[in-house]
Amino acid sequence: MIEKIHQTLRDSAVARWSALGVVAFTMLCGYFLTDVMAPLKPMLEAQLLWDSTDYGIFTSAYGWFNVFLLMLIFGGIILDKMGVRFTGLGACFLMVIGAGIKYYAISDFFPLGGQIFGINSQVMIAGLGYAIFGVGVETAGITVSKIIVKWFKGKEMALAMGLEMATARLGTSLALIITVPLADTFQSVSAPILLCLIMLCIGTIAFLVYTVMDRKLDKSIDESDAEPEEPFKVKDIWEVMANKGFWLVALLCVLFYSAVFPFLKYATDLMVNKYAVDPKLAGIIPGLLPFGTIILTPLFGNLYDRKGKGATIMMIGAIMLICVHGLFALPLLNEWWFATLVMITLGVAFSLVPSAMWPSVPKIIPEKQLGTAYALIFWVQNWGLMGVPALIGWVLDRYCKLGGEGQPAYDYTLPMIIFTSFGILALIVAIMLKREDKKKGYGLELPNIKKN
Ligand SMILES: C[C@H](NC(=O)[C@@H](N)CCCCN)C(=O)O
Repeated sequence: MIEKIHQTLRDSAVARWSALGVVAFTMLCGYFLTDVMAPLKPMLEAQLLWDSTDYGIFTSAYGWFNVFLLMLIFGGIILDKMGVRFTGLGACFLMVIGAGIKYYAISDFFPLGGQIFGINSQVMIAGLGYAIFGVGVETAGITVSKIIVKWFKGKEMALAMGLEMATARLGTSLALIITVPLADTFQSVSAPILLCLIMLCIGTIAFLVYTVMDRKLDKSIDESDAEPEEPFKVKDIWEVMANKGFWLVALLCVLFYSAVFPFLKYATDLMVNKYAVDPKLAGIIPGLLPFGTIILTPLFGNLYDRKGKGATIMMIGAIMLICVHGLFALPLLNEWWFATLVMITLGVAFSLVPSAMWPSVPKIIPEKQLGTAYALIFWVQNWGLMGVPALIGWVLDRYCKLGGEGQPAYDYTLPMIIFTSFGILALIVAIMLKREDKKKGYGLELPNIKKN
């Protein structure tokens, strides 16, 4: 008897990689705007008279609505209930609206001199735009994760997630590299934000193209023998939250990312204060980090797809994180080349953990609850992304000021011990996750590609 094999669009390699390319481009545009203001800090201070507190308020705005108004969690529920097309497009519109408000606030059209709640009104309006954008880009992130699972489950899922993260980090690198030259060329601090706004509009058009592909995929699934997916119910949220494996991933995520993204916000200052690097060149060393991850994340994703060992990869990443921050904390080899080597090692750790962590979630959580699960993980992570930079800033001011004439301004030992502690806790959670995997049989140590 000849068995009839019903294929869906996801079985076409061209179709699934094209779909990935389109949504990854949308994320690149999102990450570009996320980090575009970081290199502009000195210009904001010189031209718009912001101070560091203004910059801090603006930067923390990214998490305001996600964390306090639970917008990320609502985004996840909407994703599971309404699907990727509706949620993804909604997220793109939020990114465009947020970027538009932010551009208006920074542009010459904005009337200077006002105050809202005692804070510079320009900072508050730019922050409002960034907060709306933050909801959009984080919701887009969970939507794209679900899209990748939809197209790549049982295939090259970790490689696809790795390539998507690599493309998105290209947006971060772009922000770090071209922002200042662009602002200089146009003699305007708002010029790079206008470019981001234009790119986000193109990213939204790209996502519109994706919705056509997604419709075709759904049609091909309907025509195949594939079992229909059960609809999402609100009680699914409690099911996700009752899963110990889910909490271990969420904890690992917040601990690991708290030791990387917030560290990057202080890494340039660390280079100046501990390694005596020229302030004009100090950004180059941390700038190496996203570049390294662009190559390594897909490479490790491919390894996980073919050989498995997801839980082990996360443990190795956590061990490397401890070594890196430990080396930055120790009074040892205060030379730029040593700092560069250690930063490159951090790049390897920052490729290992995400390449295994995100593709492990669908092994723990059923597909119909994935949007909610990713949203809850991002929500837990956003607390760290918001709180840790503030904690480190406070520790620096309170305990680490050196302040003598001609001396470095801060001793970074204590902040680096804090970052090392996050690494130690991340390792403990990674070990617990490996144990839980053995007990529950999630398959974290197994390859993602199923052999036919
Ligand atoms: C996939 C993952 N994304 C996130 O963790 C986002 N919640 C935060 C993105 C922050 C962008 N500067 C990742 O990028 O590894």
